[in-house]
Amino acid sequence: MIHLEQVSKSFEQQPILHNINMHIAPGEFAFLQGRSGSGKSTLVKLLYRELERDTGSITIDGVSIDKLAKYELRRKMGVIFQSFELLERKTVLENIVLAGQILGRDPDKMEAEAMRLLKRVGLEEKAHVLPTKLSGGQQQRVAIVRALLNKPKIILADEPTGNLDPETASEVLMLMRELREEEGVAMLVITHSQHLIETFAEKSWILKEGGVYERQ
Ligand SMILES: Nc1ncnc2c1ncn2[C@@H]1O[C@H](COP(=O)(O)OP(=O)(O)OP(=O)(O)O)[C@@H](O)[C@H]1O
Repeated sequence: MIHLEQVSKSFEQQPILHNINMHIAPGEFAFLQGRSGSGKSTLVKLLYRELERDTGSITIDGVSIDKLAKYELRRKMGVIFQSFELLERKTVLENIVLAGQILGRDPDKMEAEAMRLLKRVGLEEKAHVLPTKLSGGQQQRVAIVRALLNKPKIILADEPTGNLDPETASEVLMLMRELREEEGVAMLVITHSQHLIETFAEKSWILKEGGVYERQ
């Protein structure tokens, strides 16, 4: 489904990623590990074109991501961040629905879909609450729902459990694993946690000195 071939990226002549090859299959639960500064976030940003690569190709279902308008790409890829990135002055439901509004979807349908997903993650009763009133684990569940709203092919999760205690981190990943099956979505999770990789990964890579190595 997602193919990276010979992808490279430098910042100010400093190579960060060098000839990266990766493949993520539909519905796969894949992990990426690497030391701080190894280029994990950079790689994720290349996938959703927050940054442009220098060389190489990235395709989704055989189509180069360069051929897709940004809104089309955002429909295919949901993103989750360590810091949740929820708007503080919008309610939980508004935060979620906004993700679809930006892509021009029907507000009523989106609201129904958002409520279905909120119910699924156990937060139906928090729909009209501000995110600042929620715990970190709850906020991340809201961010997961927001990422799922547009029925993406893949969710890119950049340290989704970085701000959570180990138990909550495991719960969030368990939920993500269940949702990828129910919703038919692949996930690429960045984490520093060896424990989480050993527990959850179906496929994992380590990023080191600009290269990516698949763990067997
Ligand atoms: N926009 C940018 N301009 C210049 N250098 C950058 C830029 N973004 C990242 N870098 C550099 O690229 C390297 C990789 O950064 P990146 O954020 O991808 O690492 P990371 O593996 O995600 O790190 P962490 O685990 O700390 O989040 C770092 O040395 C960083 O300083």
